[in-house]
Amino acid sequence: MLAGSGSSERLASPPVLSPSPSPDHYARTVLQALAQIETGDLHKVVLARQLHGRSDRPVDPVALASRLAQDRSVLTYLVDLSPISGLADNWLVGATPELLIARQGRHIQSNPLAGSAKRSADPWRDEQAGRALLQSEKDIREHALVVDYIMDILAPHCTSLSSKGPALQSTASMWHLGTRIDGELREEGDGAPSAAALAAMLHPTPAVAGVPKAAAMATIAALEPNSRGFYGGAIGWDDAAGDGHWYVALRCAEIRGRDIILHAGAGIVAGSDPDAEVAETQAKFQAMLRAVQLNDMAAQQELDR
Ligand SMILES: C=C(O[C@@H]1C=C(C(=O)O)C=C[C@H]1O)C(=O)O
Repeated sequence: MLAGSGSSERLASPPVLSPSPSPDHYARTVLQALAQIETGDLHKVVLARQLHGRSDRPVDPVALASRLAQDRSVLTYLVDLSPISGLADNWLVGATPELLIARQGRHIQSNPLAGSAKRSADPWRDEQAGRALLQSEKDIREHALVVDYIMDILAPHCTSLSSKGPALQSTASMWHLGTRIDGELREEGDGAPSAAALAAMLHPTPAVAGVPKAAAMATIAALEPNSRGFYGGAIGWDDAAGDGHWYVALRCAEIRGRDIILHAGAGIVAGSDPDAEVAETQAKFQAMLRAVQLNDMAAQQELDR
């Protein structure tokens, strides 16, 4: 049975939850990125921010993962980071909607997402939000940069490669534009790149970095005040034959005992609006906030800016 709304992960009262950078600071970095995009050196960059929370007792990673896994449209992951960091009670937990690459024999598949809208509990508003996203020129352009990047990298390894999209895809809390990419690898068996090798070729895609990649990475290093840790990385598995599934490590949090760090980012392209990007990151936090039962506090803090 899945964990209910038990109190073991509830944060201390009064809540301690601080955004880093603040929404205002983040909006200013979006403006800086837009200024760089205007020069023509950069077409897209994904800027991320964090929420730092502290509980009055250790956060239970298994209960948190169980709650996240109630959304069947995402892949929930839980990794014990203690052997890597040497810290006790150090976990990565997340629920990603984005397939980076899957390989089964010669067949490969990818499902990039980019372009986002918050879902609504009101069915009419929810449908309107999805429809508006599907028609948004800015989001379609932002999305195409990711698809083109992935197709360009995979094409030399394939005899056939096709894409279908963008179409609406959803999680419990977000709408996204998604494209389904299917291909047949040129080589078979030992000569073919494994799923992990394909993931390494693709990572980081413009869903988490940008275009051109080097300029985007430099902008991220200059404008993001925090290390991303495992956020934006790749998470998955390969079998002995090199078949496997790799996902983009999104919608995640790092637990360090009583402390939890939530991550979310948004793609910035010409035409992006700083306040809308703040709202988008806030919407992307919601699934994790709900799972740690932090949403009301976070919403209040973000609205108080
Ligand atoms: C960067 C994130 O998500 C990625 C960015 C998106 C966007 O900018 O619209 C949409 C889905 C993901 O590819 C995140 O969840 O932190």
